[in-house]
Amino acid sequence: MKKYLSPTTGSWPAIVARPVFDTKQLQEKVQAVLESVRLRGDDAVKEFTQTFDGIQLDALQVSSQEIDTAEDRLSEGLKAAIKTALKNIYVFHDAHKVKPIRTSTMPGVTCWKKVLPIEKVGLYIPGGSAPLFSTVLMLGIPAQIAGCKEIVLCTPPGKDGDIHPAILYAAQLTGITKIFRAGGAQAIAAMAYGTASIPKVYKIFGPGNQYVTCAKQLVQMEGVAIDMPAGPSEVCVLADDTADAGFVASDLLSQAEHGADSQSVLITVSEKIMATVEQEVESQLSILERKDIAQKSIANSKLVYMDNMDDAIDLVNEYAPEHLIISCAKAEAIAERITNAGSVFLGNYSPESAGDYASGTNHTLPTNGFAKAYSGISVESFTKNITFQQLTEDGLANIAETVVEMAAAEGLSAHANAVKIRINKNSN
Ligand SMILES: NC(=O)c1ccc[n+]([C@@H]2O[C@H](COP(=O)([O-])OP(=O)(O)OC[C@H]3O[C@@H](n4cnc5c(N)ncnc54)[C@H](O)[C@@H]3O)[C@@H](O)[C@H]2O)c1
Ligand SMILES: N[C@H](CO)Cc1c[nH]c[nH+]1
Ligand SMILES: [Zn+2]
Repeated sequence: MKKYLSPTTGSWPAIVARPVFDTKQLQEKVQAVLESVRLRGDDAVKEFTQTFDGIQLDALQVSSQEIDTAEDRLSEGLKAAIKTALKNIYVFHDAHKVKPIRTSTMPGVTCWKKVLPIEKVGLYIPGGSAPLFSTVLMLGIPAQIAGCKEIVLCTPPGKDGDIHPAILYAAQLTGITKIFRAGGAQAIAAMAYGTASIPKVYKIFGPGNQYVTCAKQLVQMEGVAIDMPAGPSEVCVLADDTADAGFVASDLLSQAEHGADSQSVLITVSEKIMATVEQEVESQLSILERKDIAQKSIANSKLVYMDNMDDAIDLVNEYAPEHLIISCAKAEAIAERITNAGSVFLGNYSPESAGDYASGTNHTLPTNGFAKAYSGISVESFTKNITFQQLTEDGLANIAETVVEMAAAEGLSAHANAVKIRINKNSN
């Protein structure tokens, strides 16, 4: 892990940088995939699946029989865990639904907003290096609460061409029936343009590797909406002397195991914690099942010592992590000062893994500094609003002078006339 000791603000850009591919090369590669799928549909999806996933597919769609029998291939323990997670995620997301409000802005002027589900949505479930069935819950539950009519799910097939049964089971629990064996940029292209098998959707959701994230950003320019750039996972731990070095190291490694391009950062005001976390990372890493992946990620991860908490918090906000764990005595007070983060975990007993799976919050979150401007997934992500208004005759009279004055100042007399014609008619 790269170490920084009391870095001045001049070196912060290097600290907040993520280990990303060259943007131009990535975009060229992804654009070529998008273009092929746009022109050749299913054939191109199958060809890229052969190239990138090493599997030759006959049918892209998963049959209803495969979905229905998936649960037979899961242990009772796993099914119970998925159901507990589902309940918690449902409760949290349902509680945060936006409620419609009717407002009278002036006498006789009433405005309101109607929240409507986005009719056709596409969910991307990562599966290149691990079958992230937890992501099915994170996307399927808010889509279901929002009331989306058509939900399409794409996920890469395993080496045997199968989709992990837990992905199918979680999809079944959330009412998803249109499931396709397609991953990477080719899956995003298929949902953006539509193919003979995979329906075109209005908005694409879900995390993924850099190819997936780039594809989402590129198709967005062609008219399909996306949730956010949710790329390689990252965690930042802010720690003081009260942190437990073993706990902190386990949190850093929990995200490092996602992929070589994940990043884990420790920002601490304690020299002791910095040294002991480094040792703990080494010893815990050596026994991980995904040691090879985590090791690569840890190589591009960072340990930062800051000599005061104010600067440490400023650096966290500049880094804008996907996940922030505050392992400090005054976690709540510090949390109040966090302005840029996807999701925040307070205290020594709030590991990020709890949020990844089951506490209730969503784990699909903005990465690569995008937490400065984007939020994680919520029910709202799956809805759109239409605003409405109704003015009474008196209401129009009350607002007329304001509108006419402003329209005239913009040089738009037809706008002013649309008000004046009504007022004048009534005064004649
Ligand atoms: N930000 C979030 O909310 C969040 C949540 C969960 C997971 N993640 C991240 O999602 C990612 C999942 O990545 P993954 O790779 O395991 O699965 P993935 O499903 O995102 O990507 C796998 C696909 O990438 C394509 N691909 C692989 N190598 C390629 C190449 N050289 N050229 C073109 N396409 C290629 C293949 O088609 C493959 O099917 C991880 O980085 C993880 O950290 C992020
Ligand atoms: N940490 C990931 C989000 O960056 C979510 C996840 C799924 N499974 C395990 N973790
Ligand atoms: Zn995770």
